[in-house]
Amino acid sequence: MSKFIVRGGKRLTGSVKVSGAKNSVLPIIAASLLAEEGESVIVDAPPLDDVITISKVLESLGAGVTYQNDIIQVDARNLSTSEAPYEWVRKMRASFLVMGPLLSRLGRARISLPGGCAIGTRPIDQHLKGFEALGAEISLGQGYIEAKSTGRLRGAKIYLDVASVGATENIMMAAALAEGVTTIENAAKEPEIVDLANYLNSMGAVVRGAGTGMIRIEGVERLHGVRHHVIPDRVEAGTYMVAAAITGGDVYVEGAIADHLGPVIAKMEEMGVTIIPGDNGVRVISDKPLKAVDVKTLPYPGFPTDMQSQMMALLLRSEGTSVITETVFENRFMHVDEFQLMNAEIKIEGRSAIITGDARLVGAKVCATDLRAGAALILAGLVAEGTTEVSGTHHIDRGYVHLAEKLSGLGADIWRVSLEESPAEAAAEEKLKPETSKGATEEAKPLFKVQVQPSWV
Ligand SMILES: CC(=O)N[C@H]1[C@@H](OP(=O)(O)OP(=O)(O)OC[C@H]2O[C@@H](n3ccc(=O)[nH]c3=O)[C@H](O)[C@@H]2O)O[C@H](CO)[C@@H](O)[C@@H]1O
Ligand SMILES: C=C(OP(=O)(O)O)C(=O)O
Repeated sequence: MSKFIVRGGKRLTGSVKVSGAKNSVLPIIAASLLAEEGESVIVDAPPLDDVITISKVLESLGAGVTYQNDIIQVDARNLSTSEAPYEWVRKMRASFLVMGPLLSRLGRARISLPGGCAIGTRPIDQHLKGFEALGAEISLGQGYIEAKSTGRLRGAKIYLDVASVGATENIMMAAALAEGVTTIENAAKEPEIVDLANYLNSMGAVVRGAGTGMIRIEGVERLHGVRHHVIPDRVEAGTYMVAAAITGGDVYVEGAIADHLGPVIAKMEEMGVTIIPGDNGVRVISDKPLKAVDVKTLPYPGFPTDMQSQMMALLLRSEGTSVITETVFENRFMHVDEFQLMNAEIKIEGRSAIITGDARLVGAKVCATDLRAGAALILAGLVAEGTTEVSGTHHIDRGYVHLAEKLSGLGADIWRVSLEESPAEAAAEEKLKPETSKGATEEAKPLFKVQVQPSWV
């Protein structure tokens, strides 16, 4: 069990480097299953627990996976099974992204129902609707979803009822080896979709229109391994931008792509923060009192739900009352209770949170209820009086590389502690943790060839 300890009151300055995008690297690793020839080399793969989890899913399917120095190599030439086990898939929703590639390549897939952060019900009906349209037969039972096709999948016209990121990605991957043309209407437009399309295209696929609401995929017969650089993580970048703004700091967020952060930049500018996009990053200067603003989360290019809780931390320090409306996930305000432990005044009305600004935040013992909630509590801790202890670090490890080190590099007073714990505490924590961050004995099993960096475990 570990905790982040933050002592508030430090102004952040300097430069911080953004890692590769979690939400790009996960579908890209899954797409590597489509390569029947050659090896896939994925560069700037961030050393995150989620990356380990999806890599283990691939290993369980018979692919060879190695990880070293932010480079993942996948050899998927010989797959041994089309069944992805509960053991790994339950830990992370994105594991379900192996279904499209497996179905397309092997004509069948059996995947455990996915887990993930408890931010909403997160159905997968749109993924399944897409696979069915491509000719797959879907059945459900004993916690597994099975998809089968007789012969190759066949291209189809698919309209998504919601512009789901995961469904768009899964269908794109399934359609890459289908016979004929597939169109996805009301497709998600996130930069990570474009990154996946670029990856598929360099593997030999023909995907057009990614980044727009209409994606066209012309199926090909075979795909091959390639070398690909993952795009920088816009949510990690946005988190450091908020860290700069909340502490009245001056920080260069190296690698941040301003174009991917449009709504975050617009809202921060409205609040009075100066943002200067540079050649390879974004400078954030916060030297004025912050103004209250209203924020509504939406699919890209709207304000990202993955930045909602971090934005709430910032709005707690603004002058006036702000309203955040969460439209993407129905249960993504769990951080509110934790902020309240830090003396925040926030009221929930339906899908909106009403935030009273100018909060005198005080350090407290709080718990990360999901990945971004954890980041937001650390941000609040940066400006709280006294010491904040953030537990639930396994959530944070899913999406942030060396968070304490990066923030302390900017001057923050933050560190991570491993705690001595009673057997009861250890057992409780063990239940909450994903398998990937459980004890060293598990990691030491020769099940998996991924090299784990010491600071990661
Ligand atoms: C690994 C990854 O990339 N995760 C991101 C991805 O998650 P993920 O791909 O799971 O999110 P989706 O875009 O699919 O979900 C958006 C909304 O659509 C709903 N939905 C989704 C699929 C479906 O079949 N039916 C359905 O109703 C969901 O419940 C949710 O309300 O996009 C989310 C929305 O930007 C982000 O918060 C996650 O960080
Ligand atoms: C919700 C998130 O991720 P996932 O879809 O992997 O749970 C996130 O990155 O904030």
